[in-house]
Amino acid sequence: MQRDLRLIAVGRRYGIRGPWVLRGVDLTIAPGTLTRVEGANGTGKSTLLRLLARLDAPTEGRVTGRPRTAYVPERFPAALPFTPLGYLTHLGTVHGLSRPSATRAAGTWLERFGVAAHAGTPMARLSKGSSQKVAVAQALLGEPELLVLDEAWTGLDAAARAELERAVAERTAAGGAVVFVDHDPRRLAGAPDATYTVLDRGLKHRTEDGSPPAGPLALVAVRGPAGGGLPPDAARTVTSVQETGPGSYRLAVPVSHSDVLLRVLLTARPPWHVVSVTPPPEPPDPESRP
Ligand SMILES: Nc1ncnc2c1ncn2[C@@H]1O[C@H](COP(=O)(O)OP(=O)(O)OP(=O)(O)O)[C@@H](O)[C@H]1O
Repeated sequence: MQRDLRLIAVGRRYGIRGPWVLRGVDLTIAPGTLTRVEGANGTGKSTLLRLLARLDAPTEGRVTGRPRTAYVPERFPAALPFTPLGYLTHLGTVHGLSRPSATRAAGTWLERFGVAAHAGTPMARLSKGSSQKVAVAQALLGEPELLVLDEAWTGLDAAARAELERAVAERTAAGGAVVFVDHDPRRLAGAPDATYTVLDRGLKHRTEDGSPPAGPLALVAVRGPAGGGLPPDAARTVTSVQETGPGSYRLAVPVSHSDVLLRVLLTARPPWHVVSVTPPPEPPDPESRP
């Protein structure tokens, strides 16, 4: 993503005399950032996300910036006359891939989300969970500059939920922006660069009240070329960096992003040496309380 996406004094209402859902909203989404949007039911989260994805236009105000965008709605139209492999391959060619590359990419994403066994099943016959996996795969396939996820984790099994978190970390590490809504406060905990609450038709920046949500962080000790600095993709993934010696760093990374961080460091040229990885302490098991 080359430039910021910006909402400037944006308002949206449905119908000429409908109540304003959003009004006077200013928001900047910068490349490489992860943004969480939260708020009570019916406050306008989906409306905001559709405006960011440019699927809807504001009633007043302006939207600037046109990143290549992919959007995952909570409910994906599953009754498409395709198989998952056919659908994703077709989308891959729309994104400019050759047919063999599109087929390969489609297969990779179906595999990653654990739905490869249904690659040839007509989509109308897929379970809700499997169609949601296809919805997520179609969004990731084109390596979008902006990924907008509206409750996209709903209906996914635990393995696919974790895979989607990893894919989000990959997108932001690669310089893409991700904006998401999810009802689970633990989703990507500790990872968002910004959290906004939709309230009274406007946005409240969560850090303004001084209580950003702390998530579980892993500590990673690494050593690289002295004076080289951390690779930019790694720097975008971590929450904090402490230089412990020439070329040596202690990094704190949200657990959801740790795989991506390690992969970036180990595939850097020259590769970095991972000295140690310390997972966060296990949260107390509520079952074991007296
Ligand atoms: N296409 C539409 N036509 C008319 N009203 C709409 C439309 N889409 C949303 N609204 C109204 O706008 C308001 C905000 O809806 P929106 O779906 O954006 O909220 P939300 O915070 O995402 O809700 P939820 O948490 O229930 O998903 C609601 O009152 C809703 O009824």
